Amino acid sequence: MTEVPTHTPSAVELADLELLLAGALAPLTGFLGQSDLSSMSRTGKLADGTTWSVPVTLTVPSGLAEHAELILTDPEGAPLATVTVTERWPVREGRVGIAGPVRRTGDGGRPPFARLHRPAADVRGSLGGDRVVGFFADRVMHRPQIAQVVQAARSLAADAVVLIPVGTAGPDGLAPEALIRCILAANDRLNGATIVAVPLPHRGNEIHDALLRSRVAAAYGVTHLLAAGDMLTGGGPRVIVSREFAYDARDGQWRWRDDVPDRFQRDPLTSDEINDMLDDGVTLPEWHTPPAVARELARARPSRRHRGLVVFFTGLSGSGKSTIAHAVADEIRESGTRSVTLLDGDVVRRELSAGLTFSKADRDLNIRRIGWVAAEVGRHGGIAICCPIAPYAGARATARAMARSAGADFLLVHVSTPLEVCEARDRKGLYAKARAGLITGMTGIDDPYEVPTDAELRIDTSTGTIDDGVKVVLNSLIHGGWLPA
Ligand SMILES: Nc1ncnc2c1ncn2[C@@H]1O[C@H](COP(=O)(O)OS(=O)(=O)O)[C@@H](OP(=O)(O)O)[C@H]1O
Ligand SMILES: Nc1ncnc2c1ncn2[C@@H]1O[C@H](COP(=O)(O)OP(=O)(O)O)[C@@H](O)[C@H]1O
Repeated sequence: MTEVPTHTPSAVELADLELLLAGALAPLTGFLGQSDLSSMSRTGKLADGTTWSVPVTLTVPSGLAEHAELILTDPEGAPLATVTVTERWPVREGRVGIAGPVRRTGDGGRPPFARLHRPAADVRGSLGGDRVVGFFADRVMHRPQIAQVVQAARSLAADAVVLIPVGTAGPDGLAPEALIRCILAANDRLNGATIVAVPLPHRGNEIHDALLRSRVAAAYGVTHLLAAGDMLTGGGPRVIVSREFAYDARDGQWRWRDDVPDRFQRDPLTSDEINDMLDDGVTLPEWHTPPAVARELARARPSRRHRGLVVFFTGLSGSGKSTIAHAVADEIRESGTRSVTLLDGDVVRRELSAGLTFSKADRDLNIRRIGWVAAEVGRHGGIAICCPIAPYAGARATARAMARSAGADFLLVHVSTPLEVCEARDRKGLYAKARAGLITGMTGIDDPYEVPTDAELRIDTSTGTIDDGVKVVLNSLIHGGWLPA
């Protein structure tokens, strides 16, 4: 018997696979083929006339394409499903698109809160009436959002389904499991609403994201989707726009703003207000947030004093990154207020990135590794201080995103000392060698340095002392609340 080859799809493909297996992309039962895709882009319909407008596709390395079946695995290599290949076509060098139905064949891919990743048919079957209000909770549900869902369900005499999109950190920057915990903490106030988690990572196309949400909601039985702002549906359920809610100080209830006299009204807190309170470790007030939700949220977003932090220095060789980073780390260690890990450029190149060159690909990989380790330090509430050159904006952005999705904060410090000064210092003699043509690919000489436009701090060590630079960083950590005064 020939062995069926295995393949690990990308994060979006894996999410689509889970949706397909859950029946949440009905009527699709597999990845789309070329004729469906070209029909869809021309007419918004699949080849058989079904309204559908989001590409649900799978690409694999060309070497795998000739097989009749492929086993798809999760990133750890555990089998999830088998795809029966009905169509294959080249998409780019070395990659082939494949289409075909999928069926579950393994037990891999069990995410946190697996019990909330439910088959669409089960959820539909558990809903009693013919009207179902749906709500995508990509943020924590405070009392105004809870009231919106409960009121919408009541006024339509409908069941309610709260769909929690997981796969990418939501706008509040909470990890999926933290968001789910916060929503579950509101469960007893949701009047028996059904809560499901659905893998909907951002696809890099807002229209596709919105259309897919609407189709998924419909598959889960939603007939009326409660809109959070503008919303596209593309053949999905009706969209209902909730009226604004306000807190009524007369009896402590949230109700339609129009029904509350001005002098008793209190507006919902804005995201910025909520984030400021969390940063400072202030308990969210009970009039706005159920205490159980406030507790979960405070665990997920502890005050800055206890939250992980990545301080990421970037700048030319010799600009002063290591000198300042070491001194900052020493000051924090001496104070004993936080635990610190220093990921020094040279040490990283020896311990973590041995063998990597200074090509763009290897520099990016080096920064990715540093970013990954730093994010893990941040996940556990520590401070990670990194000081590589990190010449490429894309890699720095990846490090920032990794820290954020680990629940940590991220500060980019651009050590902007001009090249002439770095070159005059030339501690390691590299600039002289590069000028003499003895080495190539030296950052600032014949290799790029993309100047950051998103740095939180900028330090030019040609115009200040080492102490000045260290103070700038420490003061900003104190003012920001990450260190005690
Ligand atoms: N071609 C070339 N370009 C730049 N730098 C070079 C090069 N070759 C060796 N070195 C030495 O390597 C240190 C930079 O390594 P990094 O890991 O920080 O670089 S990167 O972020 O991956 O681009 C850097 O150390 P620092 O001076 O501490 O920055 C250099 O000493
Ligand atoms: N104000 C300053 N801040 C930091 N370093 C300075 C300053 N003035 C002079 N220097 C010197 O510049 C050099 C910077 O080297 P280093 O910190 O290793 O840079 P990088 O890590 O960016 O390659 C050190 O020799 C340091 O003593």
